[in-house]
Amino acid sequence: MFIKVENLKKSYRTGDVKTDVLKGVKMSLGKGEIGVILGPSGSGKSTLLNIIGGIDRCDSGKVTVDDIEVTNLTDDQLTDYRRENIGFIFQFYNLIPNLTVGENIEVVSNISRSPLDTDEVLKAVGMLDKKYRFPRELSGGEQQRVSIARAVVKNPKLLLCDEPTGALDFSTSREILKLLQQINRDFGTTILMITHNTAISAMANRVYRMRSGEIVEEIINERIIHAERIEW
Ligand SMILES: Nc1ncnc2c1ncn2[C@@H]1O[C@H](COP(=O)(O)OP(=O)(O)OP(=O)(O)O)[C@@H](O)[C@H]1O
Repeated sequence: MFIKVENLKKSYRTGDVKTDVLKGVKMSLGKGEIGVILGPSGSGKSTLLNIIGGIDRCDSGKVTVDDIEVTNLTDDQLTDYRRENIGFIFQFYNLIPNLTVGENIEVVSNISRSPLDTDEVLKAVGMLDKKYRFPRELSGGEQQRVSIARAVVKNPKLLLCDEPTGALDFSTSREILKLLQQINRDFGTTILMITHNTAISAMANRVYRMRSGEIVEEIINERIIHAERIEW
C-alpha cells in the first residue's frame, strides 16, 4: 500500500482537559488511487491529513507513505519528506498576494528537486494566459487552479487536499474536481482529499468515513465516475 496508517493516536491537552482527536486510526490507500475522507466537523480529518503530510505529529501509531516511515522522521527529515513528496491544497488558496501567478509557482519549483516546467503546469490547469496576473485579479476558482499548479509543479507523489472545493460554487467545484482527476490520471499522482460533500466520493477509489477520531468505515468503490458527471 502507498499509504498505510496503523493505530494512529493523537490528543490535545488544554489545561486539565485532554481531548482524544485520533483514537487508533487505521486506513490504507494504493498508489495512483484517489481517496476521500468524509466525516462531521471536529472528527479529526485535518489532523489525520496533516500527520500523513508531515505537518503535524502523532502521539503513537505508525504512518508509512511509499515505504517512508513518516512517524519516525526527525524534524529535518520531515521537512525534506514534505518538500520532496507532498503537495498541499487547502480550502483558502494561500497564494502570496504580492507575487504574480507565475512567481507563486516558481517560489516552489525553485526549491524542488525535479520540478515540472512552470508553463506546462499552468497550461495543464488552464491558467497560462493569466501568468502575469496577481491573485487579487483572479476569481476563487482561478486562485484554486493556481494553488493546484503550485502543489503539482514539484511533481509530488502525493497530493493532500483539505476541502479543496469548500469555498467554491457548484460548477467551479466540478471544474476543480475534473482537474484533480486529470492530474491523477496524467501524472499518476495519488490523491487524498477531505470533503464534507458525499457526492464527491463517486470519483474516489476508496472512501473513509470518520467519526469522533476513528475511521468507522472504509469502502472500496468499484464504479468510479468521471468528475464531469458528479451532481449535488
Ligand atoms: N491545536 C489544537 N489544540 C487543541 N485542539 C485542537 C487543535 N487542533 C485541533 N483540535 C481539535 O481536534 C479536533 C479535530 O480537529 P480537526 O481539525 O482534525 O477536525 P476536522 O474533522 O478536520 O474538522 P473540520 O471538518 O471542521 O475541519 C477538534 O475537536 C479540534 O477542536
